[in-house]
Amino acid sequence: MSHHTASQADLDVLALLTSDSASLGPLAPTPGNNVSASVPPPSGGRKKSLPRRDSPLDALLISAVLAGSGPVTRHHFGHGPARPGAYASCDESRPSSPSRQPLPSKVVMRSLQAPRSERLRLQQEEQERSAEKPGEPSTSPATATAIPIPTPTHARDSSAPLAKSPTGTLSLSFGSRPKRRMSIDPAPVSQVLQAASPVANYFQNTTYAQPTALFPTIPTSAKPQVRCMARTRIPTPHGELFLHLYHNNQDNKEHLAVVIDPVQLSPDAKKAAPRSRREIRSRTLDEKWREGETEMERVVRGAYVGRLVPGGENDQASRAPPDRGSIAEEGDLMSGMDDLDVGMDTDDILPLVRIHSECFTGETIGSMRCDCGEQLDEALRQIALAQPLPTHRSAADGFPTPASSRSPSPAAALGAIPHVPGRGVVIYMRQEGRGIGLLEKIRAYNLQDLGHDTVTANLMLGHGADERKYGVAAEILRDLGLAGDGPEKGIRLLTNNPEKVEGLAAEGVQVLERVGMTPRDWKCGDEGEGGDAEYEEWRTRRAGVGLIGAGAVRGPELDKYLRTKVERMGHMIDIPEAHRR
Ligand SMILES: Nc1nc2c(ncn2[C@@H]2O[C@H](COP(=O)(O)OP(=O)(O)OP(=O)(O)O)[C@@H](O)[C@H]2O)c(=O)[nH]1
Repeated sequence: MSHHTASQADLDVLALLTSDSASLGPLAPTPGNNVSASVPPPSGGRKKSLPRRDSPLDALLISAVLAGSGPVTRHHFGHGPARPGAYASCDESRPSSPSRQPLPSKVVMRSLQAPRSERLRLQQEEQERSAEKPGEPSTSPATATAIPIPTPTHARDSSAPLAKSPTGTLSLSFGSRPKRRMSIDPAPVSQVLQAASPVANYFQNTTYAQPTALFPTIPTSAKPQVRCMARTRIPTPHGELFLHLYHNNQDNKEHLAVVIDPVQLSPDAKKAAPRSRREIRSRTLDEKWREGETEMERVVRGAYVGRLVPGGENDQASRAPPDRGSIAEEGDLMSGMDDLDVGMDTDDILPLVRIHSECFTGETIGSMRCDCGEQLDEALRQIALAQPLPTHRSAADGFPTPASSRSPSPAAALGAIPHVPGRGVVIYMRQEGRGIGLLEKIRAYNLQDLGHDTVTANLMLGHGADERKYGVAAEILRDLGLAGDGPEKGIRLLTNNPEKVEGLAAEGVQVLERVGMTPRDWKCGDEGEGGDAEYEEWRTRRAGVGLIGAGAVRGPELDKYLRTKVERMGHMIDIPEAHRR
């Protein structure tokens, strides 16, 4: 049996571990300093007390040190076995931090793409396949492979069932990775929409350019054709309007028509309007799209009559409008208000039309390089304004005076000129930068910053001063019954641009009157109509604001929209008491 001789330090530690003394003074040596010597017995009868943790030497701490935990301190006790430099990485100021791994001398990049030869082979196969199916829209192999567009799983497989939650709502997930789940009403909306959109069949004799094809080959020589894909009611500061979205066979853009026609929405407006007034409706939207189409399909695309009532049966909505063709049928479009004694027995005003070209800078970010935002706002305002029934129309700008305007109306003859609800349309053409596109317009602005004017800048970039065409706009007007070649006589055109008048006339639209647009700032100037309260109001607005109506957006529909965001999408905003249900 080996015999170990304990040092004084060992004895001190032993005494520490077994002592119940609060203060640790030097221990009395035992005779012979022998480890087998009995440890001093606890002082009999004294109450045991734990050593103070703030004493100069802590028994627990020292025992831990001796147990091999290395550099353990009070604050790091229990962090596991200490490794050299375990905390060094916490100190970024230490360049010699041992945890820092030296960078590999050469960074190796690995491509996740297939080898080029493989990709070329796939492209070749793809081309051969599309050549075999001539009916399908062609996509450039370069674009098809270079810009992969992820497709939602439910779009790839429309029959894929939607996951149903225990609460009965449905959730859509995109891709294989489960993302944030959003619930929708448990109606087969995707099926309805799919059934309602067999877009490839719309344009006979031409290859229809699918909006999803990035750079399609478009037969621009074909006669322009349009189809209204959907329509919906939008409340705005200028009243409620109907937004129509159009597809066409000329370009890859979705052009819009903003229809202001209060008689479609309110019996009062209908009563105030002349009896001869026709609703402004899209023929291609209203016509039957396929055998056996359902009422729900028509409602979803907006081919209903009247006004949808949330949560309720709508008598008017369920009645599909008949095809256009005869005036008698046309009258049926108003049949939702048949029982009203409606309309004055007089001629109507001509619809006011603006052909407006897209301007992201002016309309969306309030650019003060142009007045496009203001013009859009002003156009909607003027169209929605109640109009005095015409007593006469001047032949301004050399346009013929319409027969209906030459003789005073009966009411005007009696001295009282009644006002009728305004009506008309803004055709919103996606012809940014007068047709050169936003990229080129941005470049043109830089040239303008060098001192060139807007026309020269266009020319310097190799464009025309104005590259817009009016064939599609004319077809949209025709579809809405406003080209003047049907029961409607023609339009008043809101523009200062003679090319627009000529462009539309060349497409067969009857422009019976031009209505000028004066920039508000010019009207508000010292020499302008300063006394006019309307212009005074605009003058006090902050310059450059391009928002329609240029004021606070409010109303019950906005409240509902915001509440839904909070209640169903988790938006972090408190609903004020007054705006709760
Ligand atoms: N290339 C170019 N386009 C611009 C510039 N400023 C505005 N635009 C574009 O011009 C178009 C505005 O046209 P419209 O609103 O139809 O008006 P207009 O042709 O001037 O004629 P009006 O009917 O009298 O207003 C929009 O597409 C704008 O994006 C510019 O400096 N350069």
